[in-house]
Amino acid sequence: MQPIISIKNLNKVYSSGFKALNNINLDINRGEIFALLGPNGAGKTTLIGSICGIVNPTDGEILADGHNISTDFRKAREKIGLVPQELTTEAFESVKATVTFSRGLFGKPADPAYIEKILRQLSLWDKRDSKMMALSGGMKRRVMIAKALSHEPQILFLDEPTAGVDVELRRDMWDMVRGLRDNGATIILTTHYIEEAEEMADRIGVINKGEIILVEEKSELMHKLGKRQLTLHLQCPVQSIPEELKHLPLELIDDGNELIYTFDAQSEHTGIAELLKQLSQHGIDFKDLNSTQNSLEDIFVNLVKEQS
Ligand SMILES: Nc1ncnc2c1ncn2[C@@H]1O[C@H](COP(=O)(O)OP(=O)(O)OP(=O)(O)O)[C@@H](O)[C@H]1O
Repeated sequence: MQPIISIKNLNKVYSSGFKALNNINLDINRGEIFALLGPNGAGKTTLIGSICGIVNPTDGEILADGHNISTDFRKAREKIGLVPQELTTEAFESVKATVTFSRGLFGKPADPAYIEKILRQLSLWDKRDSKMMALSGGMKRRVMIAKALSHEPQILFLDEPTAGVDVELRRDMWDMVRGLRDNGATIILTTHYIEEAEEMADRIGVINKGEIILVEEKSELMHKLGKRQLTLHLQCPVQSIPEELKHLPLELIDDGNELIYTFDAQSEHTGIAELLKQLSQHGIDFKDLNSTQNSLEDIFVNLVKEQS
């Protein structure tokens, strides 16, 4: 199937001479949730801005549902809803009026039934007559999403949708975004919360210093790069790792009370049996052990570290 967004050889050099995007090539599939992960200043907002026509790319090509963003801007932009990072709302307007107005900006004929549908979907219907200034931060965020959806776009960009949002609201937001995807939207979100990408995304792209350094199915990424760690809680603390064991991927933490062994989860030979034998030979006993899967966070930090 043709990608809903196709980006080819995209570059952005700001007038200061700073190269914020370096030869980006990226396809977004129809109906997926794509998370764009990257540290501060990596180029996430510049990339989204380029796709949404807010930033003028220096060169390259962007197609939104087949429409070229430079030569066929109106058609391309119509396909896209953008929820920006900052909450900008009209304090004295009602929720319904604000969302209805946004639809009008795209030249779409009024459609009260559609506006009702999205307000209900975002649990805003009960608040439809409330003034924007009377809403909580979480509600305002929902209104921003409703505004972005008001002209019936197929593609929704969420730029850091849960920045500064508490855990409970974040979960709400995730459920809501999944609901939008289930209703047929393609969602692209930027985040530096790894947890968010891990929880939500079908695919993950990592951007660093203006370059896409990885695009992968989330499950594949976890599978490929996932390392496991075995933590041994020792009977007695150990001062240092014995010389004979220093070649192993071992780390002593918690004042020598815990020993961590990192191994490849995919490998047939984990080396655990040998490790336990060697520890016993060195008189290192443990009272308990547990193993954990490396998180996406570790993967991400390692990737970004490798590039710098
Ligand atoms: N108008 C501008 N002129 C010059 N440089 C800019 C401009 N806008 C952004 N930059 C630079 O481009 C780089 C990428 O910025 P961008 O906002 O796209 O990053 P980001 O990944 O969205 O960061 P954050 O996670 O902090 O929002 C940064 O180094 C930033 O300072």
